[in-house]
Amino acid sequence: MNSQNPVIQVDGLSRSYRDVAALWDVTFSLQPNMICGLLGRNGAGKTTLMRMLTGQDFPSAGSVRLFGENPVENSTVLQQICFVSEAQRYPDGFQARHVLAGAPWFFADWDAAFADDLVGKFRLPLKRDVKKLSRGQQSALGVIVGLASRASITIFDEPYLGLDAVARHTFYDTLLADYAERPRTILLSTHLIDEVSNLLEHVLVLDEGRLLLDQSAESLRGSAAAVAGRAGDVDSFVEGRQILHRDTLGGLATVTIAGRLTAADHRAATAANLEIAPVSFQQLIVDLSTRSAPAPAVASVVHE
Ligand SMILES: Nc1ncnc2c1ncn2[C@@H]1O[C@H](COP(=O)(O)OP(=O)(O)OP(=O)(O)O)[C@@H](O)[C@H]1O
Repeated sequence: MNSQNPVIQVDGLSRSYRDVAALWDVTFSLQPNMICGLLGRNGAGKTTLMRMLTGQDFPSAGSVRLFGENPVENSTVLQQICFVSEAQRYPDGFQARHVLAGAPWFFADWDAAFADDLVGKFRLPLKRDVKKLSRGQQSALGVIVGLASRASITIFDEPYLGLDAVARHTFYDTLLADYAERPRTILLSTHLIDEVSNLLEHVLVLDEGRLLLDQSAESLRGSAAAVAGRAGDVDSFVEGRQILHRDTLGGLATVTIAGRLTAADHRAATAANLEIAPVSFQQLIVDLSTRSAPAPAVASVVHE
């Protein structure tokens, strides 16, 4: 991570809807030019956070700053942001080509040639009403707008809905290649964690409105290991370590432990006939999410 001013600064952010604490006391900052994953189970608060980052919703408490400013009704900030969301609606009769033709009005760095190239890659029919596009074609349209906007902060809220495997990988590959040439800040919410894990430089995990993890992807990789073997041997090996997850089958056990293993640990595991395997991003997030504390009572959320 570099030491520039953060492009996104969130402090003590809470958002409640009646009796639901959708976000609770969330604080983090993102430096410019990174691809960050926003992960978490259904209802964790990802969309709520993205809506507040893009000035579409208001905090119950705390603050959001983009480029040091409040994004709400702030055209200077908003023209540097692209938010790709499934909830995006277009007027009746609007065709995909109209969306792309209007995009330069919203995005100062819009690249029409890049958009045309992407239309070919995703086989997007341009002269069809957006409302008549298939689920995957609508997602492709969002992805094209997000990529070709080249916005300084580009936010994708589950951009893959309905996209087939080929189209998803086209998205990932294109994002990575374009980002390498034109670094910017990309925030990507997804449930397909392992699919995007190689893309991510930073990871934010929300669970029941709380920020569970704010960590570089590099430090997260290898921050846990799965130890498998005879249950008694496994239990001896993991004694005193932080256990994230435990599975047993007959006399065998697989235990996920937090922390990096040393060369001596590996030697000890081999001597005890234990197998050590890395833990996938997805498994790690699942283990962390299932261990987390319940959400706070909403009554304690402060209203402005
Ligand atoms: N307008 C609203 N009124 C009431 N509750 C809401 C509203 N918007 C969101 N919520 C609630 O806030 C919580 C967070 O919702 P949010 O859409 O942010 O989750 P999410 O992490 O994006 O979930 P998913 O992965 O399922 O899309 C959920 O419990 C949701 O039901």
